[in-house]
Amino acid sequence: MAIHIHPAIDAGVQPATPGFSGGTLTCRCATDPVTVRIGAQVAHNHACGCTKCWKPEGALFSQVAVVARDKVEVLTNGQKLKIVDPTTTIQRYACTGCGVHMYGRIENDKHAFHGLDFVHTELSREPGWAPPTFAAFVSSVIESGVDPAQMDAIRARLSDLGLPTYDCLSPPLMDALATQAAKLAGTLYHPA
Ligand SMILES: N[C@@H](CCC(=O)N[C@@H](CS)C(=O)NCC(=O)O)C(=O)O
Ligand SMILES: [Zn+2]
Ligand SMILES: [Zn+2]
Repeated sequence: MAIHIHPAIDAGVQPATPGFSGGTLTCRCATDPVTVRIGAQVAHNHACGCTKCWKPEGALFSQVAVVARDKVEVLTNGQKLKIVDPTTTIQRYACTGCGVHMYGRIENDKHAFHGLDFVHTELSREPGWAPPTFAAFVSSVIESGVDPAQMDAIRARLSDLGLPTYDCLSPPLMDALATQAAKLAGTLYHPA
């Protein structure tokens, strides 16, 4: 069985272009598309297997990265955007015409990732974006209906593509979440 991780990943990923400074995301509407300007290179690009992140048709994974929220600007047809689920930590703004998620935003200013928006760089035609470097929430694809017996093959394919697999986030991102939790709890390590 062919494993389709994601159309922008299946043939192998391209390195980032040094000095790349952003591009424009466009939704899939044939007329009056939503466009969003991203005014910087992205970070922590990855494949996400969770059920919440937007995936193109036929893809097992989403491809999602972060960028500072002040670098995200809706250019056209913002009236078509609607938050998919206002109760989730990441509020995902989807186009009501085509369903594509244009950006996700965290409004909780206590969250470790507050100030970062989540974006799908494949919605831009510009080459040069930082490529995905890991796969997150891999086990979660089972929640989208994937046969659990396929997981070894899916993890092997991700590894072949050079993407280490995690069932939550990557170690640096998990460390950032735990550091913020420790700060809020008053238990963050500090030298005596
Ligand atoms: N197993 C769950 C995991 C969902 C989840 O926790 N997704 C991560 C990665 S995007 C997250 O940070 N979610 C926060 C949110 O969706 O607001 C699912 O697949 O629905
Ligand atoms: Zn659209
Ligand atoms: Zn996700």
